[in-house]
Amino acid sequence: MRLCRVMRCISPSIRHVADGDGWMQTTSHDSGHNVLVIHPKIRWGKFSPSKLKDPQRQLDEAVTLVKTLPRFRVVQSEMIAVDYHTKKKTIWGRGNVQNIRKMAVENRATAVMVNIDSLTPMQQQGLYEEWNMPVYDRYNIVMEIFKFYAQTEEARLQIKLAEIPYIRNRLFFMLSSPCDPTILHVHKEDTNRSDFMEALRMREQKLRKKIEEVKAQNIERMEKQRNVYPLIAIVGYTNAGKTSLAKRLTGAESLVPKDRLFATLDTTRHFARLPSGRKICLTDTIGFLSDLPIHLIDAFEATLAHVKKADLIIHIRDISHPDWRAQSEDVERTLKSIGVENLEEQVITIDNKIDRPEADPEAEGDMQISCTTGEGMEELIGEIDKARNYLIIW
Ligand SMILES: Nc1nc2c(ncn2[C@@H]2O[C@H](COP(=O)(O)OP(=O)(O)OP(=O)(O)O)[C@@H](O)[C@H]2O)c(=O)[nH]1
Ligand SMILES: [Mg+2]
Repeated sequence: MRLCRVMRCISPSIRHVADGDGWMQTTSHDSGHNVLVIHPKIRWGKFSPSKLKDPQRQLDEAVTLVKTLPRFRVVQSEMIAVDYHTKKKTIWGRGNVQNIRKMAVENRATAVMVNIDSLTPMQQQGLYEEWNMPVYDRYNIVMEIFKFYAQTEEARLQIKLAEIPYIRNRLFFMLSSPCDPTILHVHKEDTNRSDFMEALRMREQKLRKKIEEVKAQNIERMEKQRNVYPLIAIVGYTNAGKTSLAKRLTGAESLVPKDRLFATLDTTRHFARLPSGRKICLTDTIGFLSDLPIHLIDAFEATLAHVKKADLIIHIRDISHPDWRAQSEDVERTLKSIGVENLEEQVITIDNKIDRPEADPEAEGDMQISCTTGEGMEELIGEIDKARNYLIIW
């Protein structure tokens, strides 16, 4: 129970309540938040982002992420430059930190989101002390979205596992340094580091065991199916059109494309018959997003097994998005990080949303399609029919 109280304090935005078998997280946004979104734009130095990433669009993406949460409103968004890196305790110097506080007060913000992958515990506390309101990073916001929208037990287990390193980091910091009781809501003497660490370790072990079982079941099911049908996984940056493509190819009524980041959190499989008469099994998957801590992706191992084990991976890109090149680079990096080694042989790259006026005519994917108008769909189906990656011989 004590761990529960501490966890609640570590991230002021997240409320944790104990459930029967350990923990259940609920989000604390019953009344929502008015959020000030700040993107720290690194001016120069080796930590400055890839040239493909436009800072204004990174800020826009952060705003969209925050708005994905029900009852979270963005009251203001700003880019504030920082030199070299974002590792300082308060990220910016004194002047900028005070300016942000002023901006938050003027806009009646109740929380600030700093658009970096993950703030260190020291930064989160330092900024909380400066601004006196909850401070979110990309990881926090994405976790809140996942918690709010996840439907299946598999997704929930993976989300709980993804939280552990984050909590562990904060526990370590909290119990080994002087801490502000207004953040922690707990007296230091109430806490005992080794108890908490042990409780976390047990929790992690239990979750890993359950996820391992789910993963083994997924793989067993896939291996069985693979003897009968080729397995095809659709991957891509969030909102690229994965669900729309799966729906187009299979006609599955249950698939509902949505104009929302992370609309799909749970992997689903659907069947289709190709012109040659053969059946394929198509998997719609969770979208990728740039700048997320690696442990978050690692925690989704069971879900991503569908991708790793697929005979063919369709990487769908929204080429009407101004940042499609950077998004494409991020997806390829994530695929490599989950163990897809031979991108050239295993992946076909499809440019989607060509019906939109913003579609980039210079995109050079293997094929161009529109899931909305159906353009290019016949050619794509022909290509899938012809692909020679499949383990079963046709
Ligand atoms: N104009 C246009 N819109 C499209 C096209 N394909 C998908 N969309 C729209 O793009 C939005 C996202 O589509 P989804 O299929 O849900 O995208 P997704 O990749 O599954 O997204 P997540 O599950 O959130 O990662 C929806 O509003 C779709 O209607 C297309 O070819 N043209
Ligand atoms: Mg989807």
